[in-house]
Amino acid sequence: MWSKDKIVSRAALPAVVAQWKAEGQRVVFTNGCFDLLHLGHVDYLEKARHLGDRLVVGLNTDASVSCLKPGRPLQDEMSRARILASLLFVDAVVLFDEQTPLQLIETVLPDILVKGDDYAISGIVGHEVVLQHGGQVLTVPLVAGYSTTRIVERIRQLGD
Ligand SMILES: Nc1ncnc2c1ncn2[C@@H]1O[C@H](COP(=O)(O)OP(=O)(O)OP(=O)(O)O)[C@@H](O)[C@H]1O
Ligand SMILES: O=P(O)(O)O[C@@H]1O[C@H]([C@H](O)CO)[C@@H](O)[C@H](O)[C@@H]1O
Repeated sequence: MWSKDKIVSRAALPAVVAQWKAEGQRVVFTNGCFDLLHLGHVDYLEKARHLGDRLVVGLNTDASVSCLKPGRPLQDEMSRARILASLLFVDAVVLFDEQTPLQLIETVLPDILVKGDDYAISGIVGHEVVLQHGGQVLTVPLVAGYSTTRIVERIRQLGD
């Protein structure tokens, strides 16, 4: 499969997820901005994938990111999507334009919803609906010292 084929539209995603579930595969969902992919992201996504059988990544569009993180993203949504899709342990990437992935999570109803442990379970968008449908909500420990913000700060220092 070509990486670009892993980038799935909102309309096509339900059938893809339904097929995986029909095959008895546990679907893991996570989401994020993933601007300037770094070691923390890779470690986290790989661990998230191994909590189940298929990993779906909800990716904030450029418009969504710019609302959440002024001045961002540094990389456009298609770049961010393609880079995520190129990872062996990512099975699908789907863009969402809202400020939160709640509607997307209600569509996917993953078996497992995951975020980094910079989030408390109660602060993870979608945790209620996933738990109500018998799914799990889990966090993955952060890799200390890695963040996109930190990368940006270090680049800024180069200019000083
Ligand atoms: N160092 C890290 N180790 C593990 N997971 C991480 C790390 N940094 C971010 N994540 C996780 O990656 C997902 C996407 O986070 P995000 O795109 O905000 O990355 P970020 O580096 O924190 O960006 P920013 O610095 O702009 O907030 C989130 O679920 C977050 O918990
Ligand atoms: O990359 P981030 O900032 O970790 O991703 C955000 O996550 C939010 C999270 O799901 C809240 O529980 C989400 O609401 C937001 O849209 C970003 O994806």
